[in-house]
Amino acid sequence: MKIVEARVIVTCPGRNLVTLKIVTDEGIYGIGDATLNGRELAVVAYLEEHVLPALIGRDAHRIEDIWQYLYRGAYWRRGPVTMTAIAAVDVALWDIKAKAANMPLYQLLGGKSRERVMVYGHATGKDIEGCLDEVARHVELGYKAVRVQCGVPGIATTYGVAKRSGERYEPADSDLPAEHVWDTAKYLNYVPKLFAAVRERFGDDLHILHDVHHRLTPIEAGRLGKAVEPYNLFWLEDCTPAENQQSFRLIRQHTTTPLAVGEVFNSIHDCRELIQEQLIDYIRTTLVHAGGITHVRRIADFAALFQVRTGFHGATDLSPVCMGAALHFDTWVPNFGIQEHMPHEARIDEVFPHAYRFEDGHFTPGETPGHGVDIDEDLARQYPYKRASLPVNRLEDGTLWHW
Ligand SMILES: O=C(O)[C@@H](O)[C@@H](O)[C@H](O)[C@H](O)CO
Ligand SMILES: [Mg+2]
Repeated sequence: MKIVEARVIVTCPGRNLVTLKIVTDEGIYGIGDATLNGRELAVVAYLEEHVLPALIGRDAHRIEDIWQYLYRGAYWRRGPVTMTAIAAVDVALWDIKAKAANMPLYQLLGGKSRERVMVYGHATGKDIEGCLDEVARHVELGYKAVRVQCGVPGIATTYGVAKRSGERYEPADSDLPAEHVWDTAKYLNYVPKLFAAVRERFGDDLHILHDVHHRLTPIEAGRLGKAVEPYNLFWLEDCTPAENQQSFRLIRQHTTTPLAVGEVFNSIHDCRELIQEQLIDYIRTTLVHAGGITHVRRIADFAALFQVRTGFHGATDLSPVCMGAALHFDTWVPNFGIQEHMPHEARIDEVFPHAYRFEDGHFTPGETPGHGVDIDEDLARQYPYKRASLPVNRLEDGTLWHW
């Protein structure tokens, strides 16, 4: 089955999303998500100039060989742009293979390990009260697990908190990066009260998650982990930047709060020590930023040896194509933990018709052959690309900080 065409579709139905479509001589096509938030056109150029011309004429069934060709062959290994481009090709080829086999993708991976996939939703509020109302709304919708984020008194804007209640936050919300101001002391004094309030109102059964978004030092992360132990968090996410994997040793020495890391990783080498030394509990790689199914499967299998489970990234800046592929992966992967879910707005769901369904706090990927997500190209064309940037973070004295 030869690849006869490969093209990139950029659309902005509320936010920028990049899709790769690979077409074969048998008429079967597959799609992959190539969206790298805030750096979208870098991946488009990488694909169009360096990858797609080399795919034409290749056998679409040779997924592994094509992966190695793009990874080893490039000489310049790893990095988010390269690994997102490789992932887009990989996911599109798995989609093709599963369609050719007339099977939903999870069957090709090894079949179902579970009946349904637990997801966590996002509750955010300007303050603790506002956040509790949003948690209540999620509980009513059926969510069994909720990520809770709230604004902090004295800090004007906090990333990950929606501007108005009931809305989602948008990671890339301005043409050029917005500047936020951060104060660790205020955050550390306030945020444990949020979890105390959630437990008091919703009891012990609800799974509570929290994302620190890399803003603490390792010892501060240890302090936070210890302070929130009474509230039994499902996980504390990205409590410090993870380039220095060893730094998590320090955090581990201070707390039993489970730790999750990995949405900015793009290779198994980014998390090798974290996993091997059992410094984390959940690996959060993004399926479409870490080389696609072919590579993320290696990460998950490696993690299983050390009882580290998956908890994949699923923010709205990843398209429904990523969500669909991730849900098939989650249905198969033996060491599944949880899947992030931020609902896309209606326009995005219209551009990307999909088979996955939400019910009672869980998703099922559907039984459509392939990953079950398609793109309406005519509709996609109606929404041209619009530059959008992620914010930056500064301390009150102006020092540029992690965000
Ligand atoms: O856990 C998450 O979903 C967040 O950290 C994301 O909002 C992340 O910041 C964005 O996906 C970045 O593009
Ligand atoms: Mg995160």
